[in-house]
Amino acid sequence: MVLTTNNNCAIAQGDSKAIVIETKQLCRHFGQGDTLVKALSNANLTINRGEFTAIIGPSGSGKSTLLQLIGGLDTPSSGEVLLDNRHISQMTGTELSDFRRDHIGFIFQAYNLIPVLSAKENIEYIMLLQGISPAERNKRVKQILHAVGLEGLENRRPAELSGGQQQRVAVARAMVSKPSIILADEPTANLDSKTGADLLEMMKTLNEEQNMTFVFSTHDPKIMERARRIIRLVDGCIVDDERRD
Ligand SMILES: Nc1ncnc2c1ncn2[C@@H]1O[C@H](COP(=O)(O)OP(=O)(O)OP(=O)(O)O)[C@@H](O)[C@H]1O
Repeated sequence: MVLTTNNNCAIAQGDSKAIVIETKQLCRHFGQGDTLVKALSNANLTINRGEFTAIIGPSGSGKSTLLQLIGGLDTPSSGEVLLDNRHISQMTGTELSDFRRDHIGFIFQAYNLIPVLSAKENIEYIMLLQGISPAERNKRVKQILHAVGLEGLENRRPAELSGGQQQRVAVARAMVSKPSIILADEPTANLDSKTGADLLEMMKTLNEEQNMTFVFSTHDPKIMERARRIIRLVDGCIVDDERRD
């Protein structure tokens, strides 16, 4: 790990092999003049395939902003984001939404499931958009339901599931299309500590077995304990980057 400074912010560099996320001088400002908020300043970051990384920092330090920019859900004020070596800021709207669908799985603290669809249908939805055959969809849904411990509950709608079960559906939905990257914004924030710990272990197992890259924004000490890399933000700047290999 190399940590140097540039324009008062840190440069966090991973191993140069298999970089899946790269940000260059990434900035996001809101408002102007007296109301200017520098939510993220000159963030230079590389994340390699298979990392299990937590982004931490006080409330308002820019964690969600960074995740949203990496995921192409928000547009930088300046700087670049490369995912799998593609510049997402140069993509058109349709290109970006197709790219997001095929490369990124999102998990949010509010689950964001589609209420009228069953657990199985929520999990299948992205694969339907990707044109994956019914036989392949069924096979993958069966495997992922087993992996997240939801067998037997696949026909229930979100309102008929507990918070922890809904978050498991959200994790299954994020993972089933085999994206390169899973971005999880405070995924355990609405769960009791046992459910949150179980879900975390499940994600860690999936990360180890399938080498999927996870990036969390979190205040949860349990995620911080399990993370192999911790990136700390303060006032929109990366101030620390610790690896635990
Ligand atoms: N749409 C917006 N308009 C104006 N300011 C914003 C907007 N979104 C975020 N901010 C500001 O940018 C800064 C960073 O916000 P962000 O949500 O990224 O922080 P965070 O570290 O994720 O906080 P928390 O831990 O509370 O979720 C904060 O000062 C916030 O008020």
